[in-house]
Amino acid sequence: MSTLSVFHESSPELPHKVLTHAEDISSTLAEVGVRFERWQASAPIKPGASSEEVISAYQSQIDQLMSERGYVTVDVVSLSEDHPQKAELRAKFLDEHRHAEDEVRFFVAGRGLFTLHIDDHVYAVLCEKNDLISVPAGTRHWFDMGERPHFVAIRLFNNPEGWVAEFTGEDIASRFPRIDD
Ligand SMILES: CSCCC(=O)/C(O)=C/O
Ligand SMILES: [Fe+2]
Ligand code: NI
Repeated sequence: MSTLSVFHESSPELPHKVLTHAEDISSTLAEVGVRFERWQASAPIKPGASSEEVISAYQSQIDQLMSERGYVTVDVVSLSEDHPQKAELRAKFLDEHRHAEDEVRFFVAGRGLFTLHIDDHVYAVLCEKNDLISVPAGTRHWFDMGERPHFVAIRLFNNPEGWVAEFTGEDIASRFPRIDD
């Protein structure tokens, strides 16, 4: 179940709001400029599927997003728990960072935990299959796929180079809950 937990940045042990209805998650995140929508990920894709397979199965949704917002690059992160580099891949996203462009992710299988640091609040968004999230450029955030990753996310970029991150050097991510696996 997709879940949003909202914390004060100084209270990682206790969220002051926990939401599980998609409409509530969307409206709460919209207040801070984050887009969260339920789309239909109806093609049967399994974590570990190739990028080509995923892109071809979801070409119409990708085209829609690209034409709507002018994204120029698409790629796929598709990981299952038997991936030999799962620990390194998990570590890559675990520290607080930001991007110079929106972070647009469409989950077509499995789940992952995005945590957003906006002003003095922290928004932990457990994204699942069917969820589309777009985090505005410049937002501090991190992502946890867990010790046993199991997800497929389509990523869209304005930047022809694809994924580029600037790490903040802060250790806030280590104080907040990771994905429960
Ligand atoms: C869910 S896709 C992999 C994570 C990612 O691209 C990112 O930027 C996390 O912050
Ligand atoms: Fe990111
Ligand atoms: Ni608050």
